[in-house]
Amino acid sequence: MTKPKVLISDKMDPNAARIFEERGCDVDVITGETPEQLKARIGEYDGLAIRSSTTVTAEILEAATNLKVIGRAGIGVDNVDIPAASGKGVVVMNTPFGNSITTAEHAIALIMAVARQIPAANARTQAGEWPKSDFMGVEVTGKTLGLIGAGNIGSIVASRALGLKMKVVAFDPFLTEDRAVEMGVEKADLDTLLSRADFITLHTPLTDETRNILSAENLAKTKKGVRIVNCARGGLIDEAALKEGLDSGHIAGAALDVFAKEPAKESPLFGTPNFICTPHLGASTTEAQVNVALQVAEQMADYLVNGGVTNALNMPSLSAEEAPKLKPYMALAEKLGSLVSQLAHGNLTEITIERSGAAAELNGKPIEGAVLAGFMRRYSDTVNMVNAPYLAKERGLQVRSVRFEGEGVYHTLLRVTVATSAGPRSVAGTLFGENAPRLVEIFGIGIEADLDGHMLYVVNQDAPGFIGRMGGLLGQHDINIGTFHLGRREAGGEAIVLLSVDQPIPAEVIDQAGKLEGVKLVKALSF
Ligand SMILES: NC(=O)c1ccc[n+]([C@@H]2O[C@H](COP(=O)([O-])OP(=O)(O)OC[C@H]3O[C@@H](n4cnc5c(N)ncnc54)[C@H](O)[C@@H]3O)[C@@H](O)[C@H]2O)c1
Ligand SMILES: O=C(O)CC[C@@H](O)C(=O)O
Repeated sequence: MTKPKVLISDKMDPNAARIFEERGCDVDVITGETPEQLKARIGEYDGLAIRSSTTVTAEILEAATNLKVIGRAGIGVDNVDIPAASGKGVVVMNTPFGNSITTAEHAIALIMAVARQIPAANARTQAGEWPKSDFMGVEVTGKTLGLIGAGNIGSIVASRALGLKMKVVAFDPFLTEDRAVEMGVEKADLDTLLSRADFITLHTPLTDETRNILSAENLAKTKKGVRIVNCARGGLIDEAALKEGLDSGHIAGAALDVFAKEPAKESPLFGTPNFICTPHLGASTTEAQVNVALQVAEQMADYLVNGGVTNALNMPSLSAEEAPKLKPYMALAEKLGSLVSQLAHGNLTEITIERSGAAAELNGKPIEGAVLAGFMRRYSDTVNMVNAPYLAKERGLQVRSVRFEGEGVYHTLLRVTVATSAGPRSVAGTLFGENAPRLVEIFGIGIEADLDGHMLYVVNQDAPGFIGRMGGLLGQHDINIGTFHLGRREAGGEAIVLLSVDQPIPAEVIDQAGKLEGVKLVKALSF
């Protein structure tokens, strides 16, 4: 049997290559190539092991004719086009915990560095200036740390900050009161955090909701003299607004490990007094790099040699017998979880997964994992069907699984309900034929649709002329409608529309759609 061939395309601890070889793979380590070089080479390989320097685009995946698995030695997978990888049947794995402590420690180091201006003081002292009177710092003891994102890294930062005698106020939509008490932090909404924090540290993935979470508007809500640290992802802070805040003196200091555009070889922030930066070093310790290298090589080799799946972001872990039966249910479950999470608002702390008819006979665990993965994917890069139930439990999300043996209108049905402050919200779906996932209900209104790609959800008053107005608006913007589905409670009452389009809908078109006559709500969805 020919050995699987793996390419390590980013600098990685040598333990990775050793493990690949020991587990029966051939391995090449070729780093620093251009995308064109990688594209020319990738066709030879079954596995690609990366850190953050390699970007795996749809174009590279197109050329990856033998590729079976991409392994990210680290957490963030924003440098991998996961939908394109899934489309090509390539499993994408990461190592969700191997560098969490290291990154949390870097955030703490930057908090201390920015409190005492250590880099500037060091540079000027070594230049022979002895500038003692220019560097008056602040203590962190007794100060309030605003934690945006209280997942793996955020919770470690919180524990270290508490050890430094800081008070910690946390904002995270998945943080429950119980988990906050367990962590020793105070749960807050974003505005409260912004108005109270002396230091703010970010620990969320970069998503549509977190992009520019520290926008000019939100930075203006911070306390004068705030100090800001970002060791998560560039793009969470508006860098131009940060620069203005530092220049005006409203922001007393900032430290970035990550930039919107990397490598950041130039930035208006460079040279700004009280600005510190590091070149995406959050995960760069010997310990973390050994952890993630060993883990990624073990996981990838296990998949390539034995077919075992661990920490995959786009594939469930399943036994060989169950897999074919469960596959269409998993797809339906993930889409329903994603839909309800995109549509329901507020602090979502309880989710119920019902299986009726044929679905009640199946193993509920993978279906539950798939619903939870779809539900939480919007909030975390690291969630997958394997770790979603664990993460849900850790974060205090109440998960109920219910089975009804009898058949209703449909021979098989999954229903996902979340508790919100406005009451329960549920969506349901079935399989058409043996394996075509199909939505059949949103919030009590019957509607049949495929949940796929880019979609628009509209709530409107059922009245003549609406379809023409909506079609006209999208047509004016050259947006092609693929499918159009309607549902309503009763004639002339509240109606919903789900339509699929061929490309993402720009924000201004969503705004204009929201102003059309009869429209109550418009939301862009993606699957
Ligand atoms: N600088 C580095 O080298 C480095 C190293 C490791 C990880 N990271 C990055 O750090 C980030 C956090 O990693 P993690 O392992 O803690 O991830 P995680 O998934 O465990 O935690 C992320 C948390 O962010 C929360 N969140 C999501 N959307 C939010 C929102 N709109 N507002 C507030 N909170 C929100 C989630 O609920 C979750 O609790 C990731 O972006 C990761 O890529 C950077
Ligand atoms: O590999 C690195 O150095 C950075 C990793 C980090 O950004 C991550 O998301 O794990």
